This record gives sequence, structure tokens and C-alpha cells, in this order.
Amino acid sequence: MLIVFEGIDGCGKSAVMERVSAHLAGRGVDPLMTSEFGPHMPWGPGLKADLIEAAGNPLDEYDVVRTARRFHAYEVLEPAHELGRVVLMDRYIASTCAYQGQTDALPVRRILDEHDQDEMLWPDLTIQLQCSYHIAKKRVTARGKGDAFEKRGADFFTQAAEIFDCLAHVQLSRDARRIALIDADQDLETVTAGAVAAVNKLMGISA
Ligand SMILES: Nc1ncnc2c1ncn2[C@@H]1O[C@H](COP(=O)(O)OP(=O)(O)OP(=O)(O)O)[C@@H](O)[C@H]1O
Ligand SMILES: Cc1cn([C@H]2C[C@H](O)[C@@H](COP(=O)(O)O)O2)c(=O)[nH]c1=O
Repeated sequence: MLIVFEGIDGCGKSAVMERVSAHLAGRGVDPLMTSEFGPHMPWGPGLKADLIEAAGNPLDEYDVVRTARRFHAYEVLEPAHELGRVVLMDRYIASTCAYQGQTDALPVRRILDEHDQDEMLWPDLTIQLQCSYHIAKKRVTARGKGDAFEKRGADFFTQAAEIFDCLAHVQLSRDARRIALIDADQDLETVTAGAVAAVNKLMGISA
């Protein structure tokens, strides 16, 4: 089962994912936490730095993301899927649409079609954290990692948030069980409760 946490930088993906993982562990589930640009991957943190460095050239960024995605799928997602494990993942296909799909050179439709062509898994549930730019920026700055914000700027993140919202609403109209839209401007406890409720519902865990 693949559960993905999505949203702009600083919306709280990692913090909420860790709390959902702890919740599941308390219910006897042993979830696997992963991300394509996590330090546990063989390319380490360097590839994420390359991606941020390449910011502004979506086709180059897309090449990096697509290659990393195929490798991560082969090494991590597919084996976990075969073992029937619950996978909690920080960012996936919606992030590619939101971050690389902002220009006519690389339409969101093409990114989605190529995800299918590459035979990548689709999430069973996407936890979409909706966070306003100024709040996300404050959190990232307080955390001491404002590089992506400085590099990409407010317009980029506003457009990314619009693409995330648009994808979420399409998913809501197609299969509402696969998407949880959560107001991530709220405090961490409230946001976590929303995510936990969505995961409980998906997995048939009683509250
Ligand atoms: N709802 C919240 N209220 C207050 N603080 C929060 C909330 N969610 C996350 N934070 C804090 O904001 C900071 C950024 O959160 P986090 O690293 O989880 O975001 P992220 O979406 O994973 O960011 P990035 O995409 O840049 O890795 C952290 O210090 C985290 O503890
Ligand atoms: C999956 C994915 C990621 N990115 C970018 C977004 C961020 O700048 C970094 C990931 O860092 P984080 O700490 O996990 O937020 O990579 C991207 O541009 N496109 C993608 O598909």
C-alpha cells in the first residue's frame, strides 16, 4: 500500500509522515518510510542539491527526477509492494507535476502519461497538505533551510500550490478514497489528526 505526502516545501510533509508512522507502529503496523531524494538512497543528498541547483530548467530537472523515480521504484517500491508492506513516501508524482510541470515545454498531461508508460505505481492515498506560501516560508526559514525558497521564489510556489490543488480536485472527482486534502496552515497536531484519520479509513483501522 502506497501512501504519499505531498505539498510545497515547508508544508509539513516530513513532520506529519513521521507522526503517521508512529501512529501505525502503535497499531502493530511496520511502515516503510522513504523518498526518492532521501539520504538513504545511493546518490545521498547530492542529487537533491543538483535538482535545486538545476531549478529554472524543468526539462533537465525532469530527467533527474524520472531517472531517480525508476531506480527508487525498482529498488524500494516494488520489493515493498510484493511483500505487502505499507509504504509512507515523502513526495512523488504530484510533486513532479507541480514543480516540473509549470511550463508549456513540459505539460502536466505528459508527466502523467509518462508515469503510466514507465509502469510506475500510483498512490493508494495521497495526503495533500495545503499550506499558504508565507506560512511555509516561515517554517522553512525557522528550520534553517531556505535555499529552495530563495532560488525559486513566490510565484513558483504559488503556481506549484495551484497544480497540487488542481490534481487533488481531479482525484476527488474520480475516486475520493485516494485523496485527503488537509489545511496545513493549522497546528501540527490538527494536521496530523487529519492525516491519521485518512490513513485509518484507508486501512480499516478503528480510531
Ligand atoms: N502544522 C505545523 N505547524 C507548525 N510547524 C510545523 C507544522 N508542520 C511542520 N512544522 C514545522 O515546520 C518545519 C518544516 O516542516 P517539514 O520539514 O515537515 O516540511 P516539509 O514539507 O517536509 O518540507 P520540505 O519539503 O522542505 O522538506 C519543521 O520544523 C516542522 O516541525
Ligand atoms: C519528488 C520531486 C522533488 N522535487 C524537489 C522538491 C524539493 O526541492 C526537493 C526535495 O526536497 P524535500 O526536502 O523532500 O522537499 O526536490 C522536484 O522538484 N520534483 C519532484 O518530482
